[in-house]
Amino acid sequence: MTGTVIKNTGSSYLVRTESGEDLNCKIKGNFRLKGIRTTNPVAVGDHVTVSLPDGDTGYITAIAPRRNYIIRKASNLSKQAHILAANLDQVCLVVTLFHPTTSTTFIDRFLATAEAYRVPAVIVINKIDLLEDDPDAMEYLNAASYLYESIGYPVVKVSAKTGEGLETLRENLRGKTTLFSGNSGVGKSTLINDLIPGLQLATASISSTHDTGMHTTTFSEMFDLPDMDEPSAIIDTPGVKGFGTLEFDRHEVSHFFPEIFKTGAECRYSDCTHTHEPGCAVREAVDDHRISESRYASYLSILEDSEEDKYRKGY
Ligand SMILES: Nc1nc2c(ncn2[C@@H]2O[C@H](COP(=O)(O)OP(=O)(O)OP(=O)(O)O)[C@@H](O)[C@H]2O)c(=O)[nH]1
Ligand SMILES: [Zn+2]
Repeated sequence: MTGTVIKNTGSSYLVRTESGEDLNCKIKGNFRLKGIRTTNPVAVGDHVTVSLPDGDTGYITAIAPRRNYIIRKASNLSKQAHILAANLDQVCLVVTLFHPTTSTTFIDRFLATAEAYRVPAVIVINKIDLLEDDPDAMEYLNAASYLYESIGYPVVKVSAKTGEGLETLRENLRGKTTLFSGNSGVGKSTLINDLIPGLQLATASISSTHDTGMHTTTFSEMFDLPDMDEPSAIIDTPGVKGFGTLEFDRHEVSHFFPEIFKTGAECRYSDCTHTHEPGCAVREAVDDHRISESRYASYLSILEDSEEDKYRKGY
């Protein structure tokens, strides 16, 4: 039989079969990705074939080719990677403008990484209830949404606390499998609990009143969204802030900033890095406010990292 991996606990996998049954499974065979050493050969979102020889534990015997997958380095020092999820329709970055402030550099790095993986990204701005009485904050909120929407990223403004915007968010999730990501404290767990009543993921407000040493798992898990007219699911990645840093090739960085890439076609030199070259259409667009200064700053910071990588590697 076939099914979808909905949870990965390290030693075993939970597979939801086509008949809707959840089966605990182990792996049979070698499914390592070629060229990358991964800690988990099978990932949440994988479509798998399962055999059930003794009626209790299932064995994953085959994985269908992945449409896409997102990996994260297991640690900075190790060469091992962890597959966070496979077969995604989109990724959703939950951010807050205040309490805490998600930096534009973080947002732009996340978006660039999503571009590199060719997975569409949606930005969810949470905690808008905190901004309502503050005109300056509202202005900043509107400017931020306008900026990212004009580049082509959908922006959904929500309050997990009051429920404002949740219907619009559900619309954006309909019929899709969406990976949720976000810095600690932005309200990702609260939001997921709102979307899936009864789930009760641990949130900061719960864990602080209970056992503070509570262990939060770092494994991804897929949940079906209830009351949707098409199958829709989200993948929670606890403890995962971004996707980790991809090692961008410096010539490729601009490919992952859609507006910079587009404008870069008009630069005098085809290999323009948009840093110092004469006749650079990108720098001109930044000066004219057609490209945002914060986006350009994020581009430069990723470019700088890729130069450092180059230096470290010694070529
Ligand atoms: N005012 C307000 N507070 C919120 C909102 N959403 C979440 N919070 C609060 O923000 C805090 C963090 O929420 P969590 O859901 O635990 O945040 P998280 O992103 O899951 O953080 P981690 O569990 O650390 O990954 C909690 O105290 C929530 O009650 C919101 O829309 N408005
Ligand atoms: Zn240029």
